[in-house]
Amino acid sequence: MKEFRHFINGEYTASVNGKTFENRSPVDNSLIGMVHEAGQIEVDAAVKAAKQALKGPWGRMTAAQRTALLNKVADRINERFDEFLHAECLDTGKPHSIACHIDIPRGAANFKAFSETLSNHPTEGFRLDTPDGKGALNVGHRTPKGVIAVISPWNLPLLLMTWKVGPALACGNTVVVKPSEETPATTTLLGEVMNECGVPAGVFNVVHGFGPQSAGEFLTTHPLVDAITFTGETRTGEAIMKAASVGLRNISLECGGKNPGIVFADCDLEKAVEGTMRSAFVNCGQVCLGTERVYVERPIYDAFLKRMKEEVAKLKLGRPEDPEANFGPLVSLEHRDKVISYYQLAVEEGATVEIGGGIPDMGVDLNNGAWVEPTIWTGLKDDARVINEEIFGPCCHIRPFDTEEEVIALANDTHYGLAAAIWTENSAKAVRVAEQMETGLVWINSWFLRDLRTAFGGAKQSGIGREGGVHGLEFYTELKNICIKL
Ligand SMILES: NC(=O)C1=CN([C@@H]2O[C@H](COP(=O)(O)OP(=O)(O)OC[C@H]3O[C@@H](n4cnc5c(N)ncnc54)[C@H](O)[C@@H]3O)[C@@H](O)[C@H]2O)C=CC1
Ligand SMILES: O=C(O)/C=C/C=C(\O)C(=O)O
Repeated sequence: MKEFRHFINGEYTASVNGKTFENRSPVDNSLIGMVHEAGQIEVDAAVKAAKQALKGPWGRMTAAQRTALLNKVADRINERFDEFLHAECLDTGKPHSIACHIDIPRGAANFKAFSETLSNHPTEGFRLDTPDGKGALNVGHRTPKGVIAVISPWNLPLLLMTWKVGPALACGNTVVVKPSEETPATTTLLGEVMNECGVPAGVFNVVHGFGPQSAGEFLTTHPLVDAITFTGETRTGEAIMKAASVGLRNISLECGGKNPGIVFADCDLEKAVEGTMRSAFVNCGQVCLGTERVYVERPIYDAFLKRMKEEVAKLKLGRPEDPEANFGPLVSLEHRDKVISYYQLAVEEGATVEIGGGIPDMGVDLNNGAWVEPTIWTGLKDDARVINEEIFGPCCHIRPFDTEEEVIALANDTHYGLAAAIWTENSAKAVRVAEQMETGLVWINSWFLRDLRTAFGGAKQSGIGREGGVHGLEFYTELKNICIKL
């Protein structure tokens, strides 16, 4: 039986109280292994190890030495690619064909991108005139913030965890990671890589467990944690914000979305269909940037809907290792209950189910897994809950629109503000509409096309702060002004 232990101060450790919980496969509900659940004792040990490591060899390294070490970590993940791939797909059920293009390469790249960007970033400097005529120089000096708590979700486990750990370490911090209880495997495996690469003990720590009254809460309320970075649900973000208010700790929150896709009649129809298919259905719709509301200009509405239905019908559900499969199960039976409750609600709210809408028959071997059908609805009113609440499943609602003003108002009519996708061959219109989106991110004629040097984050209830490229500096470092009187 596989065991997932904490990784504290460079060593794998069990919980003192012996508490464990099950890790089950979403593919068929079989038992993958047992996960140790951290209590206050393990969280305290991990945070103290991280604090101590700031004063050890890690704290004395130059930026160039840290960069070299993090490059080694990236290379080692790539050398152990198949192990990471297998672990990620076992936990999430996602197809190898997707994880080998998105999750694992990005999981490694996150360790390279930031150390390069951050170490090449100039510091600010101002010359001040003084009455004696000699002047003064002001120089911005950045130091690591300290111990960073990383609370990561289950949808892109390695990618989203290293998206935070990469810049945190590049800036010289130490981390304690609490991966999602659903997906402990790749974060645990990363501990081995850290040791193999010679990352000093205590720099990277992992504690397993749940959120409230478990490892998540113990970590975010720990007084020695200097800052908290989180990706997940908006309500959890609020709880973490409350925890961080004690001691005025910094937070970076990347939360939910109810993202619009806007398809103008002058788009390249096939490009728009292909992009919207990916944005609604890749990773079984479990991407915070995913499109759950699609608005299509009336002249092409019927043609677009027809093409989307044809493409959904072609999606191939199957086990992760099936080379033909491009659609896996949801992450857990619990999450499937949530998604299915929205499938039922859509019907109650008056939707026309254009395709899907239920649980597929996957055969005796897989029917215990968390499978759902990819689903398209039409005909819902704009105030329907299905149109306004994040579902985080493989589904979208498609609605026609008539004018640019109308679609901008519809797209912005949400508490969320993470991402939008716009499809049109008229670039002036595309930019005009993009500038009016109340979101942190807009893609024009693309979706999830990522340049890691750019700002990433959400407006409104989709989050607080921006990470990515040099934007991470604001969160992961403390900026001190040094004034030198000449
Ligand atoms: N990337 C995203 O934007 C994600 C959004 N979600 C959304 O959230 C919904 C619920 O999924 P969950 O896994 O329950 O998300 P969640 O937001 O509850 O969990 C994310 C992480 O936060 C931790 N956590 C939960 N409560 C906490 C607390 N009080 N203090 C500290 N840590 C805490 C969890 O253990 C996990 O590691 C999904 O249905 C989906 O709508 C879920 C995962 C990722
Ligand atoms: O590319 C990224 O860094 C992130 C992508 C996806 C999410 O943040 C998410 O689904 O939460």
